[in-house]
Amino acid sequence: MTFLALDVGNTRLKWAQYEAPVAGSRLLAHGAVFLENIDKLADEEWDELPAPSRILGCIVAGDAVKRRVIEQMELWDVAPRWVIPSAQEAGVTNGYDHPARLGADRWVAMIGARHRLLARGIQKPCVVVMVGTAVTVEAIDASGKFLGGIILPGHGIMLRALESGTAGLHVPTGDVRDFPTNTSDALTSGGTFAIAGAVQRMVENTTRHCGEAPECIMTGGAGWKMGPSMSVKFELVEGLIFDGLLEIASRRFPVEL
Ligand SMILES: Nc1ncnc2c1ncn2[C@@H]1O[C@H](COP(=O)(O)OP(=O)(O)O)[C@@H](O)[C@H]1O
Ligand SMILES: CC(C)(COP(=O)(O)O)[C@@H](O)C(=O)NCCC(=O)O
Ligand SMILES: [K+]
Repeated sequence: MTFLALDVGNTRLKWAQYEAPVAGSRLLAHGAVFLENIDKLADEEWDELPAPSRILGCIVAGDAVKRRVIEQMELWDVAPRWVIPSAQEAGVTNGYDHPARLGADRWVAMIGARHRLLARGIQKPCVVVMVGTAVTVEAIDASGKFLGGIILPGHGIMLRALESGTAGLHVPTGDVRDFPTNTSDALTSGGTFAIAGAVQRMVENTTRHCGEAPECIMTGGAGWKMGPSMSVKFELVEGLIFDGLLEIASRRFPVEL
């Protein structure tokens, strides 16, 4: 009863195959491809994969990408299911004005983060940071209610926006410096501090609202880039979305062992 979990973002498709759709299940294989390479999955990475008996994914890329992903899965005789954020799932309550309009990746990451803490006996507020194409920073209170979150551009979008909106900012990537003294370092540090500062602000908002400092969990393809520049204590969890998908799958797919 293997389980394939998918996370399709605006830059890359990430996948992971588990022994079963059960939280804590053994990871059998995993991979990531840029969206332009999706069409090769069935012939390459997925070619040798044992056919999954269940597939659950979250997708925030557009319909054209979704169709291309579904096409690659025709290799197996199983209909993929996709997470649609609802008012409540797996112990997390959705505070969004229109719950289904919340990005599915944000919802799944929050469910993953909540259960990660609960598994350690921690029932505290939590700030969930995802550093992908865009950056999202969510606040969850100690009861598991999603209070709200922010969306800001990721590193790449920030740089491209500055490049295209100005004449003098076409420079190579620089380093993060406290006091940048050249254009490359100024841009790289600016983007990094924008993200670090946004997280710090959300931690402050959450502390004030909840009367208790939150745990902070960070994930996403570019999460590692932020590590050295963060001003709040955080934990980097690479597979947070997959943890969330496993939690949801455990509740949706009764296991026939
Ligand atoms: N192998 C890589 N090569 C280049 N950039 C990468 C790589 N892995 C992650 N990144 C960075 O992470 C971002 C994509 O992260 P990811 O979590 O896959 O985003 P999304 O979920 O939006 O598709 C890119 O914008 C890039 O900055
Ligand atoms: C904010 C996002 C663009 C993040 O996408 P990503 O960086 O993971 O590719 C995505 O979660 C999304 O399209 N959300 C829908 C709008 C919302 O969450 O309010
Ligand atoms: K993502």
